[in-house]
Amino acid sequence: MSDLPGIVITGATGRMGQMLVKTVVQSGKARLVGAIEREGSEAIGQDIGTLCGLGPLGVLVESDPLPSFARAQAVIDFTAPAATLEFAALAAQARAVHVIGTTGMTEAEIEQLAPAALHAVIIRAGNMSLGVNLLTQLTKKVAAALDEDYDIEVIEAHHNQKVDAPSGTALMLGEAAAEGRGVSLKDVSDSGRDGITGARKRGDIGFSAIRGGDIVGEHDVMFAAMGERIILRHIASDRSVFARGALKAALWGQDKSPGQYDMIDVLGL
Ligand SMILES: NC(=O)c1ccc[n+]([C@@H]2O[C@H](COP(=O)([O-])OP(=O)(O)OC[C@H]3O[C@@H](n4cnc5c(N)ncnc54)[C@H](O)[C@@H]3O)[C@@H](O)[C@H]2O)c1
Ligand SMILES: O=C(O)C1=N[C@H](C(=O)O)CCC1
Repeated sequence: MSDLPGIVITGATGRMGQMLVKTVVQSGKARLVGAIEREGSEAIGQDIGTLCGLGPLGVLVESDPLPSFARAQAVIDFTAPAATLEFAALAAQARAVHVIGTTGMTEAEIEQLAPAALHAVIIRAGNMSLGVNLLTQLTKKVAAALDEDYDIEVIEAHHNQKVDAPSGTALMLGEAAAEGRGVSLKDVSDSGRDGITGARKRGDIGFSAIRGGDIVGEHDVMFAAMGERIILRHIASDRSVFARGALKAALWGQDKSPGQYDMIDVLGL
């Protein structure tokens, strides 16, 4: 048997799940050892390779994560917050690296990951692409260089099936801007403007979300002042950028001590 790390993909038939299956199988750096879907999914019992257009891989979609987690070195999870919390406990029991791409988790849900991180490596990021993680560093730097004469606005656009807003990426960029400014995002965040909102509050960091069609993911960080604007932009045109980042994280985590990490750690940025 190959000694390449065994990887389980949860939410394997989703938009990201299918891209992750292809990325892992075609990488030559890991083995696909499981594909998990929610109970009741029509995919249960079918070969995930066939479902993804790769031809049969001998990996059948299962709803019970336990057997496949037990033979895995990593679990890559782009599903939904409640599912991710369940997978975190089970991945920790199996001492498998848990790569979490799921967004829309509340602060309270994120705190619930702590017990699992005592026993296993958790790598979580609202965006796993190299480009966005680099953009967070640039955002922090620009925000630190400018004062509050520059209004910071994060504008994001995604496909019409996305269920959470602001996007995980927008929140990462907002956190980076707040950190650069030396403030807490909680104190200055302004999202969901509608109606008579009053004038913009100096120092706020604003968020706007567009949802439409098949947009993969686009983010602008705007620094708007009197007479000039600086715009930092990232456009993802293919989900493979997220999947490649997630696979990199799963491999990077193999020799790390239990704890919580992000893509800045993985990419060494
Ligand atoms: N971090 C990143 O780089 C990044 C990139 C893209 C998407 N995402 C996030 O990943 C998540 C999924 O996005 P998507 O576009 O693939 O969504 P999707 O709806 O296409 O796929 C989610 C899949 O998870 C499955 N699922 C839900 N609950 C489950 C459970 N309890 N057990 C097993 N499977 C379950 C669903 O059936 C579905 O197939 C979202 O939170 C999204 O924001 C993150
Ligand atoms: O398609 C999605 O959903 C995406 N989610 C992440 C986010 O919330 O930022 C990353 C981009 C795509």
